[in-house]
Amino acid sequence: NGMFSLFQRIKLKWLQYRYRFVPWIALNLNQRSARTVDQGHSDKLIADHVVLHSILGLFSGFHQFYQPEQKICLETAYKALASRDPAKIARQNSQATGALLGFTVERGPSTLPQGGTGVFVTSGCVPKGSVVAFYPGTVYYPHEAIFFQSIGNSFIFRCIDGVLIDGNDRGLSKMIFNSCSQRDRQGPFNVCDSSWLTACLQNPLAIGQYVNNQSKELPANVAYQEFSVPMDFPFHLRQFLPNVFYSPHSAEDLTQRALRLVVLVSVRDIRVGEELFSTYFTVVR
Ligand SMILES: C[S@@+](CC[C@H](N)C(=O)[O-])C[C@H]1O[C@@H](n2cnc3c(N)ncnc32)[C@H](O)[C@@H]1O
Repeated sequence: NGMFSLFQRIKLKWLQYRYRFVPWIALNLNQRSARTVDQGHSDKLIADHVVLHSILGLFSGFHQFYQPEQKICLETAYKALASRDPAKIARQNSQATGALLGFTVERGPSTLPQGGTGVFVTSGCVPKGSVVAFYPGTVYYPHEAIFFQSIGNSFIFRCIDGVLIDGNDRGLSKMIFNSCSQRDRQGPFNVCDSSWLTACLQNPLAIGQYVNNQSKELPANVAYQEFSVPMDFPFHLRQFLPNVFYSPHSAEDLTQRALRLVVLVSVRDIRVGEELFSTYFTVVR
């Protein structure tokens, strides 16, 4: 019947849909110049091992301010968790980022009219091919229900294989991230970072969801790169990963499902004061 074929047509359109953000955002933006990527070519600007090396270096830098909690007794770990000062951690980790990477990024009013909040290089210089930011959020498989979270939500990022990441730091999306993060916590040890939902960021690079789309005058200086967290990623550094699975995992999943990360990588050197722009419309050929 008519209803069924309409549904089939919508489904087909959705399966063919190749842009980075979900369609209702595409409708909002006037300039939709796309970046094209060849199929099979996984859209990588830098090699996976370079991303991993960069993340490990950064997170180890954050971690030097803590005790290696997994080696201390549970009681001490719970006490440490209860007495954490989020504002102090945010300050220290921001300094650590500057010292380790040679630059810092922060949010601020976009240089674009009606651009809302954007992301800027606030100190140092970003060399081409660096991990500049993370796209935080809840990770949904293509078959999982995201309808209510997606209403009026301009922060849903679409991976090449249809996995969605909800990077909205408000409302229902925020509640869902927090509850998934609590669900996955291993006693006193967090296995992801939910501080991007607050004013005190533990991982100061977890603001990639605020990067605006490029325009003719201001072409993209960063691009999204998808990354799978290896199974042997150090447990004590997982507390800085700003992503969590929406669905709970079974025991065997823990060893089979690699957490999806999306990082933003600089496509050229970026100087202090510049705003970051990406391409919302990456098309996979
Ligand atoms: C992922 S959010 C980016 C953060 C957003 N600027 C904010 O303040 O919440 C996507 C939304 O940002 C706005 N945006 C992004 N790029 C833009 C551009 N080039 N011009 C105007 N608005 C833009 C649009 O409203 C879009 O729906």
